[in-house]
Amino acid sequence: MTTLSHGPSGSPGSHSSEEGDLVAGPAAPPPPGVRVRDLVVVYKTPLGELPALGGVGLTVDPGTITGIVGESGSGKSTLALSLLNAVQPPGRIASGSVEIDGLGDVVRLDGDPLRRARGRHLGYVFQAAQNSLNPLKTIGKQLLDLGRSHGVADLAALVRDAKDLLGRMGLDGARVLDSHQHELSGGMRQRVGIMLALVLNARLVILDEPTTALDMITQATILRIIREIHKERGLTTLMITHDMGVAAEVTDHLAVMYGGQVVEHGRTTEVLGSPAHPYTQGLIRAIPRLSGDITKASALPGRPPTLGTLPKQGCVFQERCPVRMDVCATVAPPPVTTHGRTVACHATAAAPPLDGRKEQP
Ligand SMILES: Nc1ncnc2c1ncn2[C@@H]1O[C@H](COP(=O)(O)OP(=O)(O)OP(=O)(O)O)[C@@H](O)[C@H]1O
Repeated sequence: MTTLSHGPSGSPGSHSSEEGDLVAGPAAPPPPGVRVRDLVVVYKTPLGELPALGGVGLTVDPGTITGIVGESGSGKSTLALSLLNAVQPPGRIASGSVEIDGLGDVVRLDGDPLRRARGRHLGYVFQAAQNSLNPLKTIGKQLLDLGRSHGVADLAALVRDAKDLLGRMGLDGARVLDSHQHELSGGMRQRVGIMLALVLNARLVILDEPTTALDMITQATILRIIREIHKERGLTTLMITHDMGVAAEVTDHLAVMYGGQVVEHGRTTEVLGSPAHPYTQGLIRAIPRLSGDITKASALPGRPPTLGTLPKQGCVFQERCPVRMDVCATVAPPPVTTHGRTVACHATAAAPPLDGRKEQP
């Protein structure tokens, strides 16, 4: 799990009650699009610097809610942190760019502009958000710290907006702001995390496993809230999850990661309905509740690669791929986009419908 300490260091800028309106008004800026290009992130290991992201490309359209799925270690959290230029040592962004509308290339931001960007433009709900709050301070005190650290002029309006948001999520805002984290359940703390990510009016919101470790009922509630707030506030939302069921329920676009690459990306209904990449097909076959017939569910054979076991050349998925060809051992398949679906696979590019796969839309 990759985490970044949460809290009052996230974002900046002034704050007004107009900005805090739950429904994006006519004056609200449009949701931002995101373009990740050739992004390489490395971590220092005893074997030297090894790539956790090996040249990722991903275009997120404004206003979409995009899921990033893949097994543990595929690079989802590293990609999310890169969008905030928040990869921590022993990691670093080695090359590439992350263009976010209204911000430019965040890889080139640092210091105060970067601090201001976080929170004002970019909201982040951390993996295991319940552990990212300060146990010694009430939620209200942490909210005020957040506001002060970002120069919010009208702290009363900030508190009002926080209460509105918490109320919107079914909580008693005044009570929650008076509470310490140990007085709140996991689901309540998760909602506090979402409130803190939204209260400075970020328009790009990144949620890292927002429902992990929650019971099914609480999970369903949080997913509904995420969908509603995304729509009402006119956001661009990225949601990282290893759970394809969660992705199916919430997202409209899906990016599938494997071994530090995005191997498939498209509309969720299309990616899940007719997966083109053999890895996506394997992920879906492994999920009984999506495939419908429980007897047809079969685990993906083999294990995902670690930084040290990634193939040195060729396709990252070659070792587990049921349709591997000779070229896959030596040449990394370039991503090819057809009708809004991007797939990086030699076999798919060579002969999609004839080998038993479903045709791309
Ligand atoms: N601080 C670190 N030092 C060394 N390697 C790291 C570090 N953080 C992540 N990695 C490695 O980078 C790769 C990508 O990790 P990342 O956490 O981004 O994956 P993930 O898909 O988010 O996994 P998970 O779902 O388990 O959080 C993995 O091989 C991981 O072991």
